[in-house]
Amino acid sequence: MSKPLTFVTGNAKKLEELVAILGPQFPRKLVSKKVDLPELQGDIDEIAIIKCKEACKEVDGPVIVEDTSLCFNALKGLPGPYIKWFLDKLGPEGLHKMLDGWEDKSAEAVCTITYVEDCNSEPIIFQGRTEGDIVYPRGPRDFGWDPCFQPKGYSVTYAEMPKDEKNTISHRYRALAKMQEHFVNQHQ
Ligand SMILES: O=c1nc[nH]c2c1ncn2[C@H]1C[C@H](O)[C@@H](COP(=O)(O)OP(=O)(O)OP(=O)(O)O)O1
Ligand SMILES: [Mg+2]
Repeated sequence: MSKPLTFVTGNAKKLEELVAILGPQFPRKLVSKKVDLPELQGDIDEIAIIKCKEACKEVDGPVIVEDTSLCFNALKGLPGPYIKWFLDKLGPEGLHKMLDGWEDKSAEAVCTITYVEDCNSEPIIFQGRTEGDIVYPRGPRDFGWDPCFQPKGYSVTYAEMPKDEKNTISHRYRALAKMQEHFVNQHQ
């Protein structure tokens, strides 16, 4: 029997989506631990790997962590991994306003899941991306920048979609699909 996999996150909404997306068929026992891990500066993968190593030290066992970026194409990928601080200070309205001077409103939501079985191994990355546009906020305010992200091909924002619809097209869904494939193959 392998040890349970601990999802280390300070964000209850992420945990809720992960549980809904993976469903009961996931081959590993999952537990969660609420820790707000330090996040250093760097590119998306560097930040994710360091976060995962920190989580592994915290739990002393197999862990997954998740880091979410929102990359504005007009701004060459910024705020990217720093979106949390931009969102905290500016809110969804402010994120939309950041692109006032730009015609290109397109953006990419990127979910980076990093997994390590023990602290001496190299973490494995599973990444999912969803393209969209940054729009004036619409819909409920219960999860981050959902109100100002309208996925490509849709006329509603993430926030306006039913949860189970977001969970079939989202950056998080796409990353988790790759992770699921990895674990299912391992258990065959
Ligand atoms: O699907 C999403 N829809 C809307 N907003 C989202 C989503 N996923 C993350 N977010 C927000 C949370 C945080 O403001 C920032 C990512 O920062 P990020 O460091 O990955 O998340 P966090 O600090 O809340 O949790 P954690 O303890 O797992 O690092 O974007
Ligand atoms: Mg964080």
